[in-house]
Amino acid sequence: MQRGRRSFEFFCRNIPSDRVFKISPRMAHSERCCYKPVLRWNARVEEYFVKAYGVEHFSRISEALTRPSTYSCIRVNTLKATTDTVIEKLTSFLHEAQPKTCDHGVSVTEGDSPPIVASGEKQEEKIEEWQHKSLGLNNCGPHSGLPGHGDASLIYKCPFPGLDNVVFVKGSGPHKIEYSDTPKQLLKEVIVSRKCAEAVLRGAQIFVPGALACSAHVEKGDTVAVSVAVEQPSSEGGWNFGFTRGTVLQGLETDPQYHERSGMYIGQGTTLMSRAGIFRESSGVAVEMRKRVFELPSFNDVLEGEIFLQNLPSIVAARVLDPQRGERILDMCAAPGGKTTAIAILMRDEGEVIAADRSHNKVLDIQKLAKEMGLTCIKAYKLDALKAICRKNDSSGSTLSNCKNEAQDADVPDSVLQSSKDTDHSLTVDVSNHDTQCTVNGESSNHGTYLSKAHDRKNARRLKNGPGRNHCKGGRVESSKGFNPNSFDRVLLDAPCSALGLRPRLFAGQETVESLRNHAKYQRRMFDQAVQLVRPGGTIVYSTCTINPGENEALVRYALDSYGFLSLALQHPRIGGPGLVGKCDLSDGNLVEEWLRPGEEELVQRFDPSSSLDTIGFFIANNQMALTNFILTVGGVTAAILLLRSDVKQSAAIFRRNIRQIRHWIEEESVSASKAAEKVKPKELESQIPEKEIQKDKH
Ligand SMILES: C[S@@+](CC[C@H](N)C(=O)[O-])C[C@H]1O[C@@H](n2cnc3c(N)ncnc32)[C@H](O)[C@@H]1O
Repeated sequence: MQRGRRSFEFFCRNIPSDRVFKISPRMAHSERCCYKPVLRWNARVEEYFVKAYGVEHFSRISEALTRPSTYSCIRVNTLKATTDTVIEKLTSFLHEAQPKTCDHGVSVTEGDSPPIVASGEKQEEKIEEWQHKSLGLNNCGPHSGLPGHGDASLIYKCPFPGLDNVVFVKGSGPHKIEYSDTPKQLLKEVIVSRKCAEAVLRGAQIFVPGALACSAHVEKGDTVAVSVAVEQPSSEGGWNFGFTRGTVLQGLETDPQYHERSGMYIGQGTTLMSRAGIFRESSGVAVEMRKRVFELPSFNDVLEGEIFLQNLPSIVAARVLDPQRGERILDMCAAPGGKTTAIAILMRDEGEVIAADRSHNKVLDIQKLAKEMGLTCIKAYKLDALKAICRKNDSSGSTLSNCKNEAQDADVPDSVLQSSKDTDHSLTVDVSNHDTQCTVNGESSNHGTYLSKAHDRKNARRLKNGPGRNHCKGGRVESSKGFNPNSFDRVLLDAPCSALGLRPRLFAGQETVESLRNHAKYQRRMFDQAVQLVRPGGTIVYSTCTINPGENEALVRYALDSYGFLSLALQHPRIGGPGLVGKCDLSDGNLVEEWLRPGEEELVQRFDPSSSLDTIGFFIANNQMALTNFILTVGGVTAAILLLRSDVKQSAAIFRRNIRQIRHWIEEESVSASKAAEKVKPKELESQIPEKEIQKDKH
């Protein structure tokens, strides 16, 4: 009792007084409503975000993150279907499949058109006004009655210009869920883990490993109230659930977890196993959900190949890349292939989309999705994006033909120098053949790469021991040893990130200031590779699904400051908000970070989960580099896009000068590759480049 009470007080501490859930005896057992989880953050991360967004705004973001979007976004494969036919088919599917259990009362409408906003007008305000009027987004206050009763799920053609292949399916919630008049001592309950609950809120069922605690005497077929256990601060300073798996819930105020469950109910379900089964079995569905606090129609296995469920900002990011038929595009971190397939469809399946991911099984997922969607222009490879540029190992002696040794002045980025040290590779790259790429165990293995000794040893091990655990999914995946610099028309870097924009999220305490900084470092190294891979005049889009400015605006700052030939440019479509201007330093002085400068904020788009667009957090930036358009997309549901422009000739000169200088330090002064890379300051070098070198370049 004592413990439970303390936890409840802790839980209430951060809730505004008007939102504190007062437990009345009736409410406590017959109505599990008021879904009001409070997102917990690491204290320093919270301080950092409060500095970035302000207290009020961050609190709104934090709250929005705990809820799923109130609508689903479906991208139509326009090579197989039209948006109108998909709307028709989905509508009849919903009518046929869910008339009684869910009673979504689907109606089909194209909705009012969104405001066409002339440049200079207050786009955000107009769109917001329209959304409230037309889509009803964010009008998700508590509804009375059971979910699905009287609520209309509307299917809309997305009305934003440039997104006519997108369909919105509106859901509803949070709903109040009633539990009849079951006396509280008879009410049966299941508590699930936080991760399981996040999946349930997105439409999943409860699988055995997700169930943590359960009332006594639960039998198969029982109706149970489902709540979620979220990590709590532990006395040792970490986080834990505060109880062990298999705990018996008593459903009474004397139950230690009883008060913590208020505001944490996510729905009601039917058990498919007894209590004993739930904690004995290792797999299977433990509880089938019947009612959820948020209802979104599920389209699992519906119109396979014709539609793809995707976040709106992700769809926007692929559009901003603006891929054209016949082009050669690289998607550097591609799995599961959502943006890859969007790109291929925009190209009408004409050209080449190289989809790379470092995970073997995820590459299989990309292949599967491409096949399902009938896309033949996608080639998927296993590749570490940090080593995406084809290099040559002088020492191995097993060099393949196409990676020539002649590119003395090639545009090798610092990160390649860094990784060349790590992998003991030389700096030589091939800039001569844009069509080649270097693969290892696939059919292109004779296409110009070198094989290191480490690789030889790995292959020998494979021959002896078989494919290893990475191949557990079966299927064949080609590994790539990287691509030649300047060999892509456009590059998408949808970088791995802290994912702090993804919704619903019920806990964020695992991210520390240090872990956020590490994500940013990782992304910068990938970005360095992307800059090298895109051809002069090409385009790069960088994107993440996080609200962390360190992975968004600070990366843009890094890009602009490190590569003087990059500049920001406008994005189409642009439905997100502006980026963050300014800088941040934490109270202990350990984190000093610069974001955008005035004038740059409107050239990125940031999707804010608390805005009326009701998306995940996402950020997109669109950059152009000396003859290269570089589009940077950051943030899952908050998106920002950068477009950087620069003088091509000058950038080439800067690169050459950098490389010569680095070579000199390494070869003549025996400075390590990483130290040499650190010494390079592109901006300084830029001002030192004699005009005659720039002129020379022009010829
Ligand atoms: C944000 S997800 C990409 C989502 C994808 N673009 C889409 O729209 O479906 C990031 C991906 O990066 C991959 N990844 C992480 N580190 C990587 C690396 N060093 N090289 C290549 N891929 C990496 C992960 O496996 C993950 O699939």
